[in-house]
Amino acid sequence: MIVTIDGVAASGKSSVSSGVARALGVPYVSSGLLYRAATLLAHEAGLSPHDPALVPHLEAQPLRFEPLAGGNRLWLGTRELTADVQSAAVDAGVSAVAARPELRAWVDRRLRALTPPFVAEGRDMGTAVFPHAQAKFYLTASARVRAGRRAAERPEAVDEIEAALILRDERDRAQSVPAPEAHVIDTGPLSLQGVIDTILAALPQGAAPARTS
Ligand SMILES: Nc1ncnc2c1ncn2[C@@H]1O[C@H](COP(=O)(O)OP(=O)(O)OP(=O)(O)O)[C@@H](O)[C@H]1O
Ligand SMILES: Nc1ccn([C@H]2C[C@H](O)[C@@H](COP(=O)(O)O)O2)c(=O)n1
Repeated sequence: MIVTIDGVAASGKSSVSSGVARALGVPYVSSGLLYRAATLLAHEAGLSPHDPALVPHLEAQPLRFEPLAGGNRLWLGTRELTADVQSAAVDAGVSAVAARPELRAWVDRRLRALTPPFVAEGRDMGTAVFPHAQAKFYLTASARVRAGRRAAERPEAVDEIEAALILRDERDRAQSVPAPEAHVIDTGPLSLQGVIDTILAALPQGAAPARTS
């Protein structure tokens, strides 16, 4: 079974996917983390997103991706990259990397090599990468709501975060389209657990965990 959870930046994809994956007892897979890793490694190697040497460079790196239900982790050999790829600098550069078809193909190859069951989150999991997924969801919320949530975990001011989110939404628009059959959820009025419960309740029979009450 594959469940896809796509959505706009900071709409809650990772937190919600982790909660759904834990309830189902399966891993979740953050595709954004791979685009972030590519961005950080390109920057550290002094390669632009357009450089034809970038994909061969990435292929040569000892990059290891741990898609755990509790949270995805990323390693370069023994160096953990998980926190490094969540910086404002990576946020600012990642859309240019994600716009490159050869980089998208590099990420998609790594994702399709994973063995189901899992919950996959990102922008195009339900459309391009796993079009045959059994259940598809798409998360939204206003930029202000998303910025407010992010401000609780980052040092930047809420206005600055909101402006950066609006810019990233615009740059990611091409690949951030809900699948026609996706359940679209406005997370604005919902708690994190409320979103998780909405998704669990909408899963096809057999995929959802047994209800106790
Ligand atoms: N429904 C919700 N109610 C309140 N807070 C939420 C909700 N959903 C997510 N959050 C909080 O919003 C923040 C952003 O969530 P998260 O990192 O899961 O989003 P994301 O879509 O994966 O982000 P990104 O696109 O940057 O990877 C986190 O602090 C998370 O706890
Ligand atoms: N399937 C995906 C996942 C991510 N991206 C791009 C767009 C985002 O700006 C960036 C980081 O993702 P996030 O951590 O915010 O989920 O990666 C994409 O194009 N396709």
